[in-house]
Amino acid sequence: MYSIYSVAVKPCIRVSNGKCPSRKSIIARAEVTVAPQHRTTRIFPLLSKDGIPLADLHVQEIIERQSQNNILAREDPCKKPRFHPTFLEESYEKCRNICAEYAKTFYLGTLLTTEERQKAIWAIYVWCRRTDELVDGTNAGYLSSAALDRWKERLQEIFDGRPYDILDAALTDTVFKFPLDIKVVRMKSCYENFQELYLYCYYVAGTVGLMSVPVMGIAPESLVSAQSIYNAALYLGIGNQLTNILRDVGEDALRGRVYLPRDELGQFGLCDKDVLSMKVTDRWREFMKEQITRARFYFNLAEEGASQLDKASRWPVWSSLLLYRMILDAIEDNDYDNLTKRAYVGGARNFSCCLWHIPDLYRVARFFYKGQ
Ligand SMILES: CC(C)=CCC/C(C)=C/CC/C(C)=C/CC/C(C)=C/COP(=O)(O)OP(=O)(O)O
Repeated sequence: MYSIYSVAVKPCIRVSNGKCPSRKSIIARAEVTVAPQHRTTRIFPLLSKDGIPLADLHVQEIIERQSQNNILAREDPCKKPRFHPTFLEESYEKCRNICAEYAKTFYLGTLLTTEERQKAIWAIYVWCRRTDELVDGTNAGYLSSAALDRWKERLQEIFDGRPYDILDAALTDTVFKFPLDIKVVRMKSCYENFQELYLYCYYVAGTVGLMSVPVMGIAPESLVSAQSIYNAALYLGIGNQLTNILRDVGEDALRGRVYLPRDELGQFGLCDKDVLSMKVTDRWREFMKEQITRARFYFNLAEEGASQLDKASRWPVWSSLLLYRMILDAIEDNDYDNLTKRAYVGGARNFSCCLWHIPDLYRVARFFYKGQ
């Protein structure tokens, strides 16, 4: 019923000579086209590289289509918004606190990147979270179209260098530093199938991934296409959101919310009511196993792109991947009892989960010691 947001990102596209075109020439809007329904009896019709719905997002097409967009105004130093440094510092500090409070795992990853990047990512996250809260939070049912219009106006004001409040100030500063463009869209939020759920994940988390790429930066020596790197960032967002959904099933059920694909629940003889009743059954376990497999699938895809990021941005991303994978392990470890308690319990369990991720740990450690 509600809406989330979508982003337009102006990526550094790698062209055939391996060089990035100038910032001026490229802007991409990450819009979504929903693919026609696949008729199939398989549990995960989309669980293959060729079948993933992202193929329908045509990221490259989007990048190219929007490449003509003109954001020169933002590159004009005269138009750069001026803030009192203390005010801006306070604004970013507030964004940091919100990110640390509401996106704990994500926040840990941001701590490992450079100061300028982490601030930008916090500002982006906060705006996304506020939009999400507005359109999908507890009071979303009362959201009038006038209020949504006002929110859109405020977004425009951010891009015009006139932030409405202190939190908007950080994003205003960020969009003048990094090639980002963002828009608010409305979409429904009941998930009959994975495609609908994917779309939701795309809006709430995939977009954060897409927006993060220009901030994280692509390695100058990278030879792979910009599209594949953007895709990887998108997959990290999708995997993260799927993981959060699986981790928080019980919490969401207490709020009367089910973020699981109904048709897949049905294939295991389950329905929303079973989820809301919060009973861990064999059917539930089998259902969860499949869902976890799918989240891991997205993380594996994301990992391929992480190595193509700017050196300084790789290990925060690898570390985040490690943390997200540990959450999935913890759900398994808890015998899929995420219906009655939070599976991710921290402490010793997490440490033991770490041991299953030696390759990730090795990469992070190697980067830490050798810078590569
Ligand atoms: C892989 C490549 C090429 C780039 C990575 C680019 C980045 C930084 C992508 C981040 C994508 C991502 C993980 C988005 C999710 C943001 C989000 C909605 C986080 C929610 O926060 P959590 O920290 O998971 O929440 P909890 O506090 O509930 O754990």
